[in-house]
Amino acid sequence: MAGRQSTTKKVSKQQANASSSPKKANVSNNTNSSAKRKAAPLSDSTPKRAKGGKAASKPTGKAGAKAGKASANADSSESEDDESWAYGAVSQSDSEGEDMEDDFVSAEEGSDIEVGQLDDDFLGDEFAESDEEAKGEGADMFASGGESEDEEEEEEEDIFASNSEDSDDDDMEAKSRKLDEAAKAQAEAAEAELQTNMALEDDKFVLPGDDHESLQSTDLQVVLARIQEIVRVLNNFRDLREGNRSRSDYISQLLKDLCLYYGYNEYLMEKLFYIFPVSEAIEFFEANEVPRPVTIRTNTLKTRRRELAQALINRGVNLDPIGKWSKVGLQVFDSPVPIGATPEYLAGHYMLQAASSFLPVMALAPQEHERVLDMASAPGGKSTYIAALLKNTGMVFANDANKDRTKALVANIHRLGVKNAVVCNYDGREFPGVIGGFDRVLLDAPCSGTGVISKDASVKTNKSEQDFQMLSQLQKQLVLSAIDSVDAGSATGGYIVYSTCSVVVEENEDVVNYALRKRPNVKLVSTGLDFGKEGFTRYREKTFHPTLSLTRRYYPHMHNMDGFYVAKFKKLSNKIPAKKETEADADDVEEFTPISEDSDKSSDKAKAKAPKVTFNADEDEGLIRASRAKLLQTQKGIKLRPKKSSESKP
Ligand SMILES: C[S@@+](CC[C@H](N)C(=O)[O-])C[C@H]1O[C@@H](n2cnc3c(N)ncnc32)[C@H](O)[C@@H]1O
Repeated sequence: MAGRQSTTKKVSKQQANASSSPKKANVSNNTNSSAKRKAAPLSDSTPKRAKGGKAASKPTGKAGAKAGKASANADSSESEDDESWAYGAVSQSDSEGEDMEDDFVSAEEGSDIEVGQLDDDFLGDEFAESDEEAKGEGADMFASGGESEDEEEEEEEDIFASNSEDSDDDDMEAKSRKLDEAAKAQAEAAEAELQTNMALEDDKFVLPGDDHESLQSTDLQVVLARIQEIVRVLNNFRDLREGNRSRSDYISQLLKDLCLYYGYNEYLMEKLFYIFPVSEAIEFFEANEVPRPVTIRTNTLKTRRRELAQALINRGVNLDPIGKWSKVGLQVFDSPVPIGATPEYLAGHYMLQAASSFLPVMALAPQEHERVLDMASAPGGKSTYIAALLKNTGMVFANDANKDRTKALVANIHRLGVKNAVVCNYDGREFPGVIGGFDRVLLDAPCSGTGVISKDASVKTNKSEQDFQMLSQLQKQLVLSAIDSVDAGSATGGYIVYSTCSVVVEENEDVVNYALRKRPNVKLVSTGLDFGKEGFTRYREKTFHPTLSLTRRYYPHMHNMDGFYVAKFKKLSNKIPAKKETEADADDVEEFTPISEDSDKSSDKAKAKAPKVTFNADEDEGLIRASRAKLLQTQKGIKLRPKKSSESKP
């Protein structure tokens, strides 16, 4: 079905996808460089064809500026999707309040703009889950809009029934091809020009010596040209190497040049470089130079995606579904109004949320009536998503160690109409001492933020070896607490999801592997996410448990979303099997809230340190009843008769 969309919308998307001269020339020596400039989907599993430039764009160059405009609109007020622990969150409501009047004026003006129609992408597919257990959960999860899938799809089909003209699309496709060709020609011409700067001898690149003046050169064109040549040599080392130069000679020069060109410190550059093959590493660094698409999550506690999309389109917002993998996400290409201050936003119909940040919650797959702990939750992007999937039943414990950040968390909880949340302010490592026995726990851990460099370039230079060591230690302590806070006997759950917005192995596979060793009462299971790269089972000198392949990595250059990592554990028993005396591990960290290796043999001291505080349904029922009675009496003057003991549950 062809979309009969407004020209305004299409042209804008075409622009968003078109590539023009990027801020820095494309360094990748990959022959795919022109393909790279084409629209990239928001995941690798849904290679959405560029339909009149409508596919989720990877905004580069001019497109980047456009997306940048949209993200500037979002960023000006956004606090909810601040992924890194280090970034202070500003309460949205504070900054937005001042802008509100203007925003309403522009929203009014927006009604003059030609109104687009929702297209068939909004129909979406069922989210494909890969393991049996996840299938059931996933199905429930996507029924969360409060209406059956069939009914919703039928209604959406009605909306799209009038879309029947193809010609616009064809026209746009031709224009799109022309733009791509022009961009390719431009890039080739630029590359040819650069070749003239190269020190080539019979097609052999001569690596500069230590005293070579270009080593000191800060001329980015020279540095860029050298990067390209070194990558070319490394990709065909046998034929192109110079004399007896070793691979490490080239790599060491390349790392220096990459630091200079992209502005990273040497320590981080090396850490990131070795995660990828050479050409891919450069694609990763390039992708960090362009903003990610602005994305929002429909709050299904208040509306449905179809209705939200129509309301925003009516204001002139240019958007599309995020991809087939999400039924609640929308990608915003362009907006005449600040997307963080529309009436729909203020009414809590959506959350500004990065696409990657949907993933851990989808993996967690909370079920109605469950008790869920979000251990590091501020400013609440994931907690409020969990609450929506629970349909405001059960309970979400939204905890964060940073009291200031809990203000934004509380604001978001109120705005989105979440009624089943308890906000708390503990060091996550104190759990389960605070309370345990949860059905599921999400640990979206504090991390270095190496996956969100496009949002915060300061990460390039402000992370030292010591920071990574401290973070890894904290993450290891937190993940053990998260595991210990789950009840393996939960009838519906018993799951823990660990996630970070970092791509560094020490904060991801290392932490998960550590948890598997320290807690043999858990195993890794499929995340249920149908795209993403497998986690490492080997990395440089390290070998991890083979099941680490069940974990998932997300990259900006590959999935057009922030760098992210997701692992899902299933807790098999509440008892931790005793560890052999001889096992002393090099990466052991002191457990913050030590609990006994075998809870039956626990010492009194350990018990005192980690008191078992879990849920007691009967006790809770009594308290809830008493609190309701009190509320009725104070608000409506109704006095309930006390429950007779025979009526209470045995
Ligand atoms: C990646 S952010 C969480 C983002 C959040 N999950 C969301 O979706 O909006 C990590 C959070 O961890 C919190 N944090 C840092 N150390 C912590 C600790 N020891 N215990 C609990 N929270 C901690 C930080 O304050 C920060 O808010």
